[in-house]
Amino acid sequence: MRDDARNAAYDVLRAVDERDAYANLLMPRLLRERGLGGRDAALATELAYGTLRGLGSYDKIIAACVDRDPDPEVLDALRLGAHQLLRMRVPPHAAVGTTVDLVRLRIGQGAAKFVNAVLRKIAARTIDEWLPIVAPAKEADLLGHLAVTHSHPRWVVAAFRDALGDDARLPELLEADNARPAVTLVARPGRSDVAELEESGAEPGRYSPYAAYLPEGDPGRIPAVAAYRAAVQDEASQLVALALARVPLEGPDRLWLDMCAGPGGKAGLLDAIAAYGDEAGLEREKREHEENGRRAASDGASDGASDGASDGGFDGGFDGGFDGGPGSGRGGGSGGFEAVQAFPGGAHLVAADAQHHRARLVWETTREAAVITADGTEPPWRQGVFDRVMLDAPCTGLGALRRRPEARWRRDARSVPELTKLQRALLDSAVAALRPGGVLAYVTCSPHLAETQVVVSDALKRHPELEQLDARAYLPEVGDLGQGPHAQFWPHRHGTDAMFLALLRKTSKR
Ligand SMILES: C[S@@+](CC[C@H](N)C(=O)[O-])C[C@H]1O[C@@H](n2cnc3c(N)ncnc32)[C@H](O)[C@@H]1O
Repeated sequence: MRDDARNAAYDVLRAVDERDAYANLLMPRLLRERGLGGRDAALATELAYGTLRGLGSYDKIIAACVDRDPDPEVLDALRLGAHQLLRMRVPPHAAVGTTVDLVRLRIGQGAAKFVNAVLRKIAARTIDEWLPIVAPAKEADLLGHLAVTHSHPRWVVAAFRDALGDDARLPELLEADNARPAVTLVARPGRSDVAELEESGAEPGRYSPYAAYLPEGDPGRIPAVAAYRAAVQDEASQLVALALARVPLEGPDRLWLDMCAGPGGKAGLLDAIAAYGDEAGLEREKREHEENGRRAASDGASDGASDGASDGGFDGGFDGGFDGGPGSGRGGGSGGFEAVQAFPGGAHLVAADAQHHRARLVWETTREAAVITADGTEPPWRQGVFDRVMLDAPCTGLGALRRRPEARWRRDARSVPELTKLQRALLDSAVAALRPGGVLAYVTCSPHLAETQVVVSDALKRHPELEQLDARAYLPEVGDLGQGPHAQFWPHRHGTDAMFLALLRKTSKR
């Protein structure tokens, strides 16, 4: 019997294994080529993505059921079967039967017999019964325990633990990392707005005045997205750009630089804010903040809207759903809006990327920006002329693992020293590009301390002319951003990628 969904899932697993394919690029292509839609497409996607996310747990369980290492093509089939048995509601006889049929067809009769025997052993226990058997005990080895039970590489769990500084919340973070993120859109100011995205079926975002969540459907079909007036962009990515624009500056404010702009998410928003300003967005935020405050006061509530800088305000999870219109769940901010100033518009953005094809993507998505291919460490621009600089540095991407199912297994701890060296060089160059009095955002989509706080504190030592601002003060609508002065977003707290932001001002001190 043809089983198109399982075949497509198996092909994706093999391609990821054999040629480092990206599952989220390959799967839509296979579905299109093979004419799979509706339930078949959903099943194939869940089978492939779920298996890839969970294989840190599944491989341990498979290892406990075999007496020799399976060949790679057999291992992928076992992983696929294990995912159906342990995490999907596929009845055991169907999970085993369909996987064995697939192996008979794709590999051979001998392998099918082997897979049948192993899957029957796996089926004898639930995931909750297996994990205590195959994972180290929590008390003896917390990192090893969490790595197996939540299917993350151990070094990633260690990096999250260091950055989070709260072992009790670590399982929650890892779980949030295992959930598929909602599709978030940005309505670029002056070009679109959330109301237009709502007409296309989106719901207003939680924090950013420009954000909307798309519950279903292809974002590419939304007219504003197709015309680059809106785009797909995580809410934390929007907020770090917004925070940079909100810092009050003395003197001129006409020239902005995005040093590592490709593929252009932040540049697209900065380009629009530079041209049109963010007054409308800030006004809306203030109004909602005040309304929330009034509502909370009349409800007699002391948490949530007025001072709820705690997890409680957000029900602890992204999957909890967004339960209302604009303003719901917002307003957990740490301060008021005193520090925040709307940018009035009238500035120009220069957007650079070292890779030509990525600079081209920036050019496509921006409208007014001057886009160049340039190495930020050997810049072609004049020094000391930019009023605001965004440095969204190349990094391990540990904060965005939930976006790509296989990403966590591809990252390598050994890349960290090389990346931090580049981050330091780019940061030095960003400081040189800034005029005295100008402000710089250092951003990573990684919470790894070596890439975040350490890079920033070392830069402060090398550059006595820098002063660090409290980034949280420029995001008053977001609560729970950490101890400061930087802001750290988290998937389990904010429903966003684990984005890091430090704001640095260049003073005239030497
Ligand atoms: C984290 S991504 C930037 C994401 C982008 N800001 C956005 O929001 O879409 C880092 C970018 O830095 C670029 N890059 C790496 N080394 C660079 C260098 N020396 N100079 C300029 N860009 C560099 C990479 O090509 C990559 O596009």
